[in-house]
Amino acid sequence: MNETSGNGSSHASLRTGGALELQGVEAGYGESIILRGVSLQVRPGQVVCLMGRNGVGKTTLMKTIMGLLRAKKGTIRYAGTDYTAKTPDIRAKAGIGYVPQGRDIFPQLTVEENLRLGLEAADTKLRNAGIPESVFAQFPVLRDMLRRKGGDLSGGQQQQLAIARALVAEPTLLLLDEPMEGIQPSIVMDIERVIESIKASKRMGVLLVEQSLTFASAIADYSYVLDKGAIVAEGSSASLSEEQVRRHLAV
Ligand SMILES: Nc1ncnc2c1ncn2[C@@H]1O[C@H](COP(=O)(O)OP(=O)(O)OP(=O)(O)O)[C@@H](O)[C@H]1O
Repeated sequence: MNETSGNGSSHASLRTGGALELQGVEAGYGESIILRGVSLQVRPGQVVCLMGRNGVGKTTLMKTIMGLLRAKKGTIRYAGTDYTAKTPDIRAKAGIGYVPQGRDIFPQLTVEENLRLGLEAADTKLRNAGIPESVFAQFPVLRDMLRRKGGDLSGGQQQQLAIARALVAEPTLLLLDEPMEGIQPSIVMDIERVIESIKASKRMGVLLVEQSLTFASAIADYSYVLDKGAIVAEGSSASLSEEQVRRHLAV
């Protein structure tokens, strides 16, 4: 048995998850306000897309949900609990996984060490069981590269590692910030497949920042369009018209 795969079985997480609910969230940097009263919901098992042009505040919103930025106003609730004033590690332990934009992996650490860091957010049972086999089933390339330094991987492989690192803790809600950005087409398809399998498993909700309207409308149960820090359009894929979205996405 592979020493990193623990008991080789898929862990049954004790966490059940729940809905993410933002109500009137205001946040920014220093004195500048970027998010202006954002309200949104991600229900368990849903894939929700967040769209909007560059600089409208998508990453700021992800950081605020994760607690890396403080909400100046409004509330952030997850599974019925108010996390507005809680630290990122408490939010991670509650089941919120975050894959930042730009594949924020540790280049000097090996793939295995990067994955083990992801386990820090996991409960004791998961941590003791080691890196779950399911992660290698989703990203076979990582198994072959366990001893390589993260920085030696291609951009697409680093993105897979970043997603895998979030998945090892078996989050119940996954925040994915533009996972397809700057990735070669073959890897884009791999990552799309992973998001599709997450959706099919119905085991976690996903909030996905995605610029491709085609992919967003194919995968998302619901989408929000952000413009200048405010939600300007929202709806199910069927109800949100392409024209409505393009108006806000056009540069
Ligand atoms: N650390 C920071 N300090 C100050 N201002 C920032 C900081 N990070 C982002 N901003 C500003 O906040 C605004 C929103 O940026 P944000 O990164 O959230 O946008 P975005 O929609 O994610 O864009 P992109 O698609 O380009 O990543 C921008 O005007 C940006 O310049």
